[in-house]
Amino acid sequence: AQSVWGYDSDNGPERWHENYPLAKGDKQSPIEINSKDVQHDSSLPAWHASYDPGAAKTILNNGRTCRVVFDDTFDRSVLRGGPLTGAYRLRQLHLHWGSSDDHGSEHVIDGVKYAAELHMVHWNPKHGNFAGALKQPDGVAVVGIFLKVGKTPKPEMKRILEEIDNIKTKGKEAPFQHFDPSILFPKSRDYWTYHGSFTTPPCEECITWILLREPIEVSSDQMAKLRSLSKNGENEPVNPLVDNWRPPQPVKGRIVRASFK
Ligand SMILES: COc1ccc([C@H]2OC(=S)NC2=O)c(OC)c1
Ligand SMILES: [Zn+2]
Repeated sequence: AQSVWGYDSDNGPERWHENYPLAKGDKQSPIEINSKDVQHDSSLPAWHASYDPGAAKTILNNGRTCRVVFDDTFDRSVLRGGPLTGAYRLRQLHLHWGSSDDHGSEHVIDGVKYAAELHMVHWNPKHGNFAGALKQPDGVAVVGIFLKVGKTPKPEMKRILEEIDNIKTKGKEAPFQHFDPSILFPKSRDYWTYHGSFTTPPCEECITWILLREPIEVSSDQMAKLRSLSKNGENEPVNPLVDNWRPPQPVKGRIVRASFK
């Protein structure tokens, strides 16, 4: 059977296009952001998240990341403003991380790779459902938050990391309720925005990215906790879940705007 896509040499980002042709598109993510090429847009409004903690449902290890899913059956937890028109519903959040603290993020900022990158995935209900939104250029909005290893770790990450022990292997799921993901936001609302894609197959180019400039801090122990997740299922040989990041893709002339100078 064809090997399912992943992040290893035989099924990794360089080969995704063999089964997922969109992976070679002109609006792929992530990208490297060079401040010198960014256009400051003073007309860019602030973005606003209004999340209902009661919408959080479960946390899951799907063998590729650890993700928290939310009830998105109505406008319960929404993202508005910034480059967006209308309210986008929060569907899930997940992370990408490295095998060591010096890399792991998908977007790279002026050559800097962060230890991890957290994605909050929202979709535009004007397209009926998530599957319909994937086919539209304004279908999905992802808030990206960089995680940096530092001395004053953000206590709000603890809640997610405390659950790791219950979802060590692929397919493990645990209840994850009464959680407002906006506690993960850094102080500053400064952001870059550009049009791109999902960073995993099928790599649909339906995403308006809102990348926060200010990273949140985590401890090296917290990163080690994330790296203790396994790709394998229970009773299978241990295969650490690390380096689940796609490298930067060609910018192809796209404009990256900044909400800040
Ligand atoms: C809710 O559905 C999703 C969520 C995330 C992705 C990937 O794209 C980005 S961004 N991060 C990823 O891991 C996705 O890809 C098809 C589908
Ligand atoms: Zn992601």
